[in-house]
Amino acid sequence: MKVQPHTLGLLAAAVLAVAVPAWLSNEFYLKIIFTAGLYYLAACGLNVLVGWSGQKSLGHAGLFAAGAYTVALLTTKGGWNPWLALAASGVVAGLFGVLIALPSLRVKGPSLAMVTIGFGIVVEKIVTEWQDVFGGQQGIYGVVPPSVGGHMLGTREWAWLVLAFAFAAHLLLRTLLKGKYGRAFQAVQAAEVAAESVGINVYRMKVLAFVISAVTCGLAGALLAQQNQYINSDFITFNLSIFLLLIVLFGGPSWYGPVLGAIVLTLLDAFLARWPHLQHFTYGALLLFALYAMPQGLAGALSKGARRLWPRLSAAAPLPALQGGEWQPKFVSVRDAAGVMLRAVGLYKAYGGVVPTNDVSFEVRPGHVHALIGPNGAGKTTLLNILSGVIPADRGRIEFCGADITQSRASAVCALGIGRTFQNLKLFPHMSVLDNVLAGLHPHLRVGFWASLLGLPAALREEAEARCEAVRLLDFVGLLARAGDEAGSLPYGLQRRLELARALATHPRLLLLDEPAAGLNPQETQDLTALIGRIRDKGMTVLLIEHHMDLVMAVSDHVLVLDYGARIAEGAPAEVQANSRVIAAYLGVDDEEDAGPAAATPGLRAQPA
Ligand SMILES: Nc1ncnc2c1ncn2[C@@H]1O[C@H](COP(=O)(O)OP(=O)(O)OP(=O)(O)O)[C@@H](O)[C@H]1O
Repeated sequence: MKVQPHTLGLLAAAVLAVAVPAWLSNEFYLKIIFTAGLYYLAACGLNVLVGWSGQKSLGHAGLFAAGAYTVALLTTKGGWNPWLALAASGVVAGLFGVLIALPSLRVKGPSLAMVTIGFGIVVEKIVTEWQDVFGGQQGIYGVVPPSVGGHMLGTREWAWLVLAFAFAAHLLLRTLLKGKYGRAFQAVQAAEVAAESVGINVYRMKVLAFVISAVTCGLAGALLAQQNQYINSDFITFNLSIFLLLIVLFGGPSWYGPVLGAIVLTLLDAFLARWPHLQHFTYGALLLFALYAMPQGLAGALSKGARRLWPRLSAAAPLPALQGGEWQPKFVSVRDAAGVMLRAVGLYKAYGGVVPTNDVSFEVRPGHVHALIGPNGAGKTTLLNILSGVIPADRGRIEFCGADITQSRASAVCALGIGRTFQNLKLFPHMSVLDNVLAGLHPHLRVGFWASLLGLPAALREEAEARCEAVRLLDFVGLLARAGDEAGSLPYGLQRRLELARALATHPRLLLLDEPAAGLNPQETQDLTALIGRIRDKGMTVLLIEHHMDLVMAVSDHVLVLDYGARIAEGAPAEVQANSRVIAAYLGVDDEEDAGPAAATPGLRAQPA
């Protein structure tokens, strides 16, 4: 059996974690190991928030405080068992994580960072000023530390305990992030709209990332309070929030980044303790250096160097064997089956004086390919965005397979069976081609958080099945050979195919394609036309926006024409092509009478530029 480098690294680290504290007798060095372990514990969760889901927080000292004061109050005033109090501190910090996550629904980037600063300051003020409960500057003495069989832990045992927590957190988070949750966090970071459109509930993922970071931070705070048997407001400073963020940014948003960050910065912190006035300057300089010179942090820079030296390290994980024949859509519609798949009634959307969707009604029939055409700015993309839940309509109603989806958010619409692509590509560019397709399968992976965290057999089995399906889908669209490549590194035409594959992975009953041929050369357009034809032949229902009339005429059964947000024609392709209102709209003339024959209309006859 081939042992993975990560497993070897973990074994080596575990041996060192046991042996080094056993060998050391110097209390100061043991304390440094304890502190590095503690900072890693706090930072590994923060890495999920910052490195994986792309959100910044400058208020995690507040969550550290939540854990520390919970354990302090429960053991001193509540008389709780210290182990139970330690567990409770993680839960309480997690609840505070939900609180700090609430603003992420409305704000992101620097604004979110400002809100988290506010949270940190409020917590700092509460524990400083509310003396009756938190003891203010004097703090809380007599915090009860955990003991094993009545034996109080010494400095060496504390180092082991914290390293055990750090190891457990590392293993659990690695297991969690290797599967659907890791992909969902990365997708949220890369493109929120695209993440929603593949069925990922962006807000839920953001809250989860905050909660994970809060739990590890809270546990770190609780362990510190228990080891010191004391906590006061001096521990809970803005500097601590900066320091924790620095560990992640300096170390780098990867598996090993926070490990390196915690070790290097703890050593530096201990070294600079003699010159406290230099500490802030050094951290500021390091942060700037990390952001400018090492965008992927120390771990990123080292791994880049290692990959140059040993190219075999860059080899992608092996793919599962292609099996089970050609990919088939999960939901196929019998052509001309009775009923309507989607019914839009009186849809209306206005942006100030611009009305891109003006009382539009139409139906999509199962098993058919519908094309949505119209001049630039006619409102096609807006209509597609309304149908897919990306933007809400001001008025009107949408029914899909009998359900009212008018007010549904994009992730719910996707889960019900509407998959889509975007006019301006919205891939997850730093994820692999395979992971982009796996992200599309997200709404159909049923295994929950705990099974994924613990790596239970059900989660592993589901992940293996998903990988097999993704491989078949990549083979279907002709991208299997590029499965391990970064999506953003593919040529443009292949990126379009990948986005189509990702949309197919969501198991759509209805596939919405927004200008799939935009930017493609004639050969690529021809290949794409053939691919859409194959998808149609498999019984999939498609609604397609396209300017390339050759493609529209080749694949569609019905054509709906919009102009100035309103429906101006609908029918079979040939009928629409000859419709004088349509010709007039494409020529940009107001009067139908002025319009010439269809043959004179470039947009209707052939591809526009
Ligand atoms: N968020 C918005 N705010 C203001 N105006 C908008 C917004 N989104 C779209 N519009 C306007 O609505 C109109 C229709 O835009 P839309 O992108 O839906 O047209 P389209 O038919 O898809 O155009 P194209 O073929 O060029 O992609 C345009 O005038 C556009 O500027």
